[in-house]
Amino acid sequence: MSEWTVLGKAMLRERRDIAIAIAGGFLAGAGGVGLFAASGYMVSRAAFAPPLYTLIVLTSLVKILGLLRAGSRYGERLYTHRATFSILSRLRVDFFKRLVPLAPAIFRRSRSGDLLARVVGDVESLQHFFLRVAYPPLVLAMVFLATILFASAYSLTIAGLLVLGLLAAAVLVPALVMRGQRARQRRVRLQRAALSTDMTELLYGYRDLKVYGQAERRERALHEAAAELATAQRASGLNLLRGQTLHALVTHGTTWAVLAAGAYLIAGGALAGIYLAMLVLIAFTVFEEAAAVATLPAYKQDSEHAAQRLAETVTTDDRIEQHRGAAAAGGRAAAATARGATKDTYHDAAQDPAGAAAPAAAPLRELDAGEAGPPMLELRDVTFRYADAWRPALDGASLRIAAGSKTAIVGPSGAGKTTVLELLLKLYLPQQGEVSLGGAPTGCLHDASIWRASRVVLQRNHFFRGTIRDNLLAADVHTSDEAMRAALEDAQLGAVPLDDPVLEQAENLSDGEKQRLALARAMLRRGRLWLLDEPTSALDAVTEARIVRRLFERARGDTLVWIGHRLAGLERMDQILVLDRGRVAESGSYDELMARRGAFYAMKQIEQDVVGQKISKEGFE
Ligand SMILES: Nc1ncnc2c1ncn2[C@@H]1O[C@H](COP(=O)(O)OP(=O)(O)OP(=O)(O)O)[C@@H](O)[C@H]1O
Repeated sequence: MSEWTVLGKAMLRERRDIAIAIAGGFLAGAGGVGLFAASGYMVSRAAFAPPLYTLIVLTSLVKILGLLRAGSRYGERLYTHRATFSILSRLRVDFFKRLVPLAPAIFRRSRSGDLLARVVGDVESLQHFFLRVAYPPLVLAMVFLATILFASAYSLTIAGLLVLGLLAAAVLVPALVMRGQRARQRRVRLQRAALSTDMTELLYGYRDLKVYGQAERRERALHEAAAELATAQRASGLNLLRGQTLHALVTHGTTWAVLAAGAYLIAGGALAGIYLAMLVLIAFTVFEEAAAVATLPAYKQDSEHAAQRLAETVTTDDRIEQHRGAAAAGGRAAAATARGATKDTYHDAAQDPAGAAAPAAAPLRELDAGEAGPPMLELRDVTFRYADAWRPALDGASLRIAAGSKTAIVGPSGAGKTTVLELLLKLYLPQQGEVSLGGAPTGCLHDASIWRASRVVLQRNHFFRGTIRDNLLAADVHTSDEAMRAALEDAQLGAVPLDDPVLEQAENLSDGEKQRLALARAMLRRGRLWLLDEPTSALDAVTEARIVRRLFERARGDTLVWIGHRLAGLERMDQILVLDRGRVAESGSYDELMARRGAFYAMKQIEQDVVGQKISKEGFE
C-alpha cells in the first residue's frame, strides 16, 4: 500500500472536518470579496447623496458580511487545523505500526539518524499535503469562480483581467518559484539527514569519543553540518519569499490594470462609474485567496518526496520479510541492549547527582600520557552509589595497584568491578574516599588527560559506521596502515582488510570480532595505563590465549588492569583482587591466594567443577 493511499484514507476519515473547512473557506473568501465590493459600492453611492435607507441597508450589509467573513475564517482555521493534526496523528500511528515489526531489517539498511529524520521530518512534511496542497486550490477555484461570475455581470473585460491575473498568480508565479527549488529542497533534505545521522552517532558514541579524545572533532563537524543545513534552508526560504513577492506584484498589477481598464470603459460609456471602486476592491481582495497557491508546488514536491521516502522505508521486500520472524527476538534484544546502555552511558562526573562535589576549585592537573612512566592506581576507602541505585556499588573499597604491574579484578557479577574502572576513568567521582592515579586524586585531574593516558576496552564498545580503518583511526587519527595491520594481527583479526565495512553499531561483526577490534584499537593508543573490562569474554580459549600473549608483550612495563570472570591464566598476574559486594574480599598473587584457601580458592574450585577446567601453570601461554 502506497503512502498516498494511506494519506487518502486518513483524509477520508476526516471528511466531515474537511467538508466544514471547505465550506468555511469558501464563505470566508466569498464573504471577504462581498465585503469589499459592498464597501466600494457604498463609498461611491454615498458620493451621490442617496436616501438614508439606502445607506442603512448598505452599512448593514457591510457589517453582516464582515461578521460572516470573520466567523467563517475562524471556522475554516479551526477545522483545517483539526483535520490536519488528526491526519498527522493517524499517519504517525500507521507508519509506526508498520515500522515496528520491520525494525531489525530497517536498522540494517538505514542509519538510525536518517530513520529518525524520516519518522519525524517526513511524516511532519505530509501535514502540509492537506493544508497547503490539497485544500487551497479547491477553495481558490470556488471563490474565483463566484467572483468572476459576479464581475462579468458588470464588465467582461474586467472579468477577463481577473482571469489573467489568476493565471499569473496560480500558474506563472508557482512555476517561477519551482525553478531551482527542487535542487534547493534536495540539499535541505540531504543535509537534514546527514545532521541527524551525525547527531545520533555522537550521542551513541559520546563516551568512546571522549575517551579517545575525538569528541571535540566530532562536535566541530556537527556544528559545520548544522551551519550547512541553515544555509541550505535560508536559500530555500529566500526562494519562497521571492515567490510571495512576485505574488504581491501580480496582485497589485492586476488591481492597477482593473483600475485603468475601468477608467477606460467609463470614459467610453461601457461601464457606470459607480461600480469602479467596487470592481477595484474586488480585484484586490480576491487575490488574498491565491497567496497560498504561490508556494503550493514547493509543498507538493516536499509531500511527494516525504511520501516516497516513507513508502520506501516500510516497503516489504524479501530482504525485510526474512527478518520479520526475528522481530520479536529483536525487540527483546533491544530491551536488553537498552539496559546495558544505561549502565554504560557516560556520566559527567561533575554533574552526577550521586557524585560528590568536585574537589575544591583548584585548577585541574594533567595526567601524563605515559612519558613519565606508567601510573600507580589507588582507591582509599571508596564508597560510590549510582544515582537512584538502592545500594552502593562500592562500599568502602580500598586497593592499590603498583605502577607497571598487572592486576586482575575478579568477583561475582555485580561485585563492583566495572565501577572501579569507571571511577579510575573519572566517569564518576566517589561520594566518599579517594581514587587516585599517579598519586593525584582523580578529582584534581583533567578528565581528558586521564582518557588520553589510557587504553580502554569496555564491556560494550561503540563502533562507527564506516570501515575497519575508520574505527581504528578513532584511537589516533595519525596511525599508519602498517600499525593498524599489526594491531589487527595481534588482536587475531589479521585476515580482515582495513577497508572492510563496519555497519552502524558494528552490526555486521560478531561479539568476538567486536572485542578483538576494540582490543586492536586499544593497542593503537599511546597511554601506559590499560583498563580492560572483560575484553575477551566472547572469545574461545585458544584465540584468547594468543591475544593475551601479544597484549602482554605490548603492555610490558605498563600498568594493566584486567577485569574478568574466567580464572584460568591468572597465574601471570602480579596481583589478583577479589571483589565482593563492593569491597575487596581478598588480594594477593595467584599462588598466595591459592595457598590461603579463601574466596579465590573457592571460586577456582567451583570453576573447575563447572567447566572441568584444569589448573595450569601455563595459563594463557
Ligand atoms: N549506571 C548504573 N546505574 C545504577 N546502578 C548501576 C549502574 N551501573 C552498575 N550499577 C550497579 O552497581 C553494582 C556494581 O556494578 P558493576 O557493573 O560495577 O559490577 P560488575 O562486578 O562489573 O558486574 P559484571 O561482572 O556483571 O560486569 C551492580 O549492582 C549494578 O547493578
